[in-house]
Amino acid sequence: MSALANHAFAKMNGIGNEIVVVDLRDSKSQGRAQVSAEDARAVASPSGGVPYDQLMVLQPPRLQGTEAFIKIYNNDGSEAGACGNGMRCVVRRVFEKTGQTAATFETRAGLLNCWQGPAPDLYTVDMGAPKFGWQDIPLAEEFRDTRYIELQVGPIDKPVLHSPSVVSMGNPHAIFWVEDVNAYDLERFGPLLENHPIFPERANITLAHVVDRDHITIRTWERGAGLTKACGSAACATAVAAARLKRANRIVEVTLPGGKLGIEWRERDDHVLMTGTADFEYEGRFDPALFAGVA
Ligand SMILES: N[C@H](CCC[C@H](N)C(=O)O)C(=O)O
Repeated sequence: MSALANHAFAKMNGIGNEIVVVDLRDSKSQGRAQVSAEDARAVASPSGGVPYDQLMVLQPPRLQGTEAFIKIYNNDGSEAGACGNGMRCVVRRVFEKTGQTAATFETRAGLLNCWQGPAPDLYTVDMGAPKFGWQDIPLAEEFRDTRYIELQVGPIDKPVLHSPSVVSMGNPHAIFWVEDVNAYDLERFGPLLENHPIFPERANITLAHVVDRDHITIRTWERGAGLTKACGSAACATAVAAARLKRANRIVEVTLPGGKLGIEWRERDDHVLMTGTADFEYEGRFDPALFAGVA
């Protein structure tokens, strides 16, 4: 039986990024409570499930001083190293239960310090330092300068999209610089680029428009989840890539289809701080029938 059968969940969203939070820390099957890719897909099922972009599963902490080890699933069952919007939802949920205003969580991509603020309805996640090496992203072949890489969609002499910046924020991102993020059929190009052989672990694909040195607008096709209203790690990756190209300041406001995020690429330690809201929608229990076909 799945660890999720009959288990409580919270449906939340981070500026429109659909998030389900499940806390398995108090589960009787602690330690053994593993969520499989099949479980994650079953939860996402439109028939009776709780459709989501990312499922955030809190497991017992592995390290002293951390609240939980968090596993992040995309709705196709694949695991992600980072999810900025999902982290803000987790942080709000935990803080509301415990009264904490700051905490450290562990994910596959490392330790994330999180706190409430700078206003009561805002949560900030220290997403860590970005990585730019081609092996870190990862890319399938060597690129010395990842500020732009040779990759294009469309005819050789008249590409529709070309020369993305690539960044790892704990997960792989490619950012295409455009004048109008709505002028492209991202539903068509997204899957092609996500699965391009240059990205051996696939990639999140973002269209970005630098409005001015303090403002950027983006739209993202997410690896493993498709078009979403917001992708926090993409906002971070884009802010960093724009600053690297000297096209924007290290503190910017990023506008996504679902809302706005404040991003700071902190000079002192290279860490990226992401600030935004997190909304609670409802809570419930997973219908065990969802997992009936799951071993
Ligand atoms: N929505 C998430 C990103 C999920 C990442 C995922 N699509 C992947 O890298 O596989 C965010 O707010 O950062």
